[in-house]
Amino acid sequence: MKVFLCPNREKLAALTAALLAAQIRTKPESVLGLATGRTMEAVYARLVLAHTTQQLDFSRCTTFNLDEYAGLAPTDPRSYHTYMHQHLFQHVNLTAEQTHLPNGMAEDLSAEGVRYDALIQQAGGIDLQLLGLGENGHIGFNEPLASLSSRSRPVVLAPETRQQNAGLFDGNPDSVPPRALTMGTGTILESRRIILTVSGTSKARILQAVLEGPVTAQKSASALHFHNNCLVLADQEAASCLTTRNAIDHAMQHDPELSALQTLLTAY
Ligand SMILES: O=P(O)(O)OC[C@H]1O[C@](O)(CO)[C@@H](O)[C@@H]1O
Repeated sequence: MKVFLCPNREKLAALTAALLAAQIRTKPESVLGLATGRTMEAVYARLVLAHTTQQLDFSRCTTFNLDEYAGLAPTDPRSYHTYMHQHLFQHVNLTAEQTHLPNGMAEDLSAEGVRYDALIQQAGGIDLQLLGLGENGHIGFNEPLASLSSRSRPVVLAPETRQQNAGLFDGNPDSVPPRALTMGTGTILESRRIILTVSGTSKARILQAVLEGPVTAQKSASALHFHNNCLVLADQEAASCLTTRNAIDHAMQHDPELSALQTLLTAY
């Protein structure tokens, strides 16, 4: 795992988007794993800008999102289908056939999880998976105590996740669906490359626990330590509880991959 710190949330979004754009330019037929949440809104805004002003071409990409609420139709304004449509899909040259989210309305949610994993495999696996971090340390909706080798499947959302994501549901956690479909932690770890983007003071303590604490099923993000090509991008607020700042700063100066990010960042 490598960690790169950005001066603020704008640069964090710009760098995350620049790395996604570079992936698409290097491999136009990339299979992208996409995430939702507030952190990603600025990332998608940058990608849309790159599409409209720099001809970033999505026409050969395939996308797979991490998760969807159970019982919400794709047209429901609170669904992640709608989120992705509003923030990215409708603004770039991606057709409906190229984009995938789990079907929260599937009659058999377990079978839908199996189908989703099979679709990812058929597409050749995920080249680059983008991740956000839940305040309880989850990635996707892999809540505390879920197996770190789990496959895509239906899950029960933790109370703190329903609280964190209540914004889309009139601020009422009880209105957030109690269940969801998520890509499994094991499925996520099969991605060839992973970027975890973390922003804000509300994530500072959990980021410290994930990066500096043990690998534990209590925090599925900690399983990222087992991935050999995972980059963590954080802004200063999210990094504010890290006790390993010296080591991170040193690596940012001397690791060629991280120094290249520094150079890329100066363009924004
Ligand atoms: O960026 P935010 O709003 O903090 O949300 C991050 C959340 O989004 C998700 O990606 C939604 O699946 C979760 O992993 C995480 O809870």
